[in-house]
Amino acid sequence: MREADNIKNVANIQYISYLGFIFYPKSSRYVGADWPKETLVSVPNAVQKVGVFVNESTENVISILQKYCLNIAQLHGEETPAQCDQIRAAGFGVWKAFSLDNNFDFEQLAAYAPHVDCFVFDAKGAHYGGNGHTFDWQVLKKYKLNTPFLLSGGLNPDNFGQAVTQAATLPQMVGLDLNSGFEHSPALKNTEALAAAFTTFSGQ
Ligand SMILES: O=C(O)c1ccccc1N[C@@H]1O[C@H](COP(=O)(O)O)[C@@H](O)[C@H]1O
Repeated sequence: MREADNIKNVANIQYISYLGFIFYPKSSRYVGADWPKETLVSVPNAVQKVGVFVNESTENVISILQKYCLNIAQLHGEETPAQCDQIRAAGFGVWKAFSLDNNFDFEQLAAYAPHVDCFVFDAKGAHYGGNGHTFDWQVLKKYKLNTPFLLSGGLNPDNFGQAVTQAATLPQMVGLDLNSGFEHSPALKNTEALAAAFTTFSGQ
């Protein structure tokens, strides 16, 4: 998200725990170089703010997190466990995203597990994120670590219920990462679609 009113409206939807802001200049959701930090004043303290980065220097990640008073860095590139540690040492949470397909090597996650708070399991695609398509969630049965993860990649109003059902079978799955499938246009969330999906969720 990018616009103050849209951010405020989404933040006030029940069940929203985190809001994400893209600090990757090549993304159509990029907040921009001179994004005013006042844009975030209406976000309640109960809702944590996540900065999304792709292969940004550790120094820049920390500086942006500090500038916008964000809580967590979501890293979508080839960031190392050492970088994750450095960001955590600066006082921030770290979510490391991985792009999954049926051939994903779950062994590689062990090196990251001690250095992150959560994994984000996204679908492999042409871009680092925001591809708008899913992966075969059955592959998640191969995940054996205790580190929690968010299910990501192509979630939309049509598959939201099925994604919620997945959580019941995967104890480490702690949330859903909703992005392009719940937008009017890049960076502008569809608050009605979000609210409707959560109404369904609360009924289960
Ligand atoms: O959304 C983007 O443009 C983006 C660009 C670069 C890295 C991450 C990005 N978004 C993240 O991608 C996943 C999946 O998004 P989608 O549901 O497939 O659209 C999600 O974690 C977004 O935060």
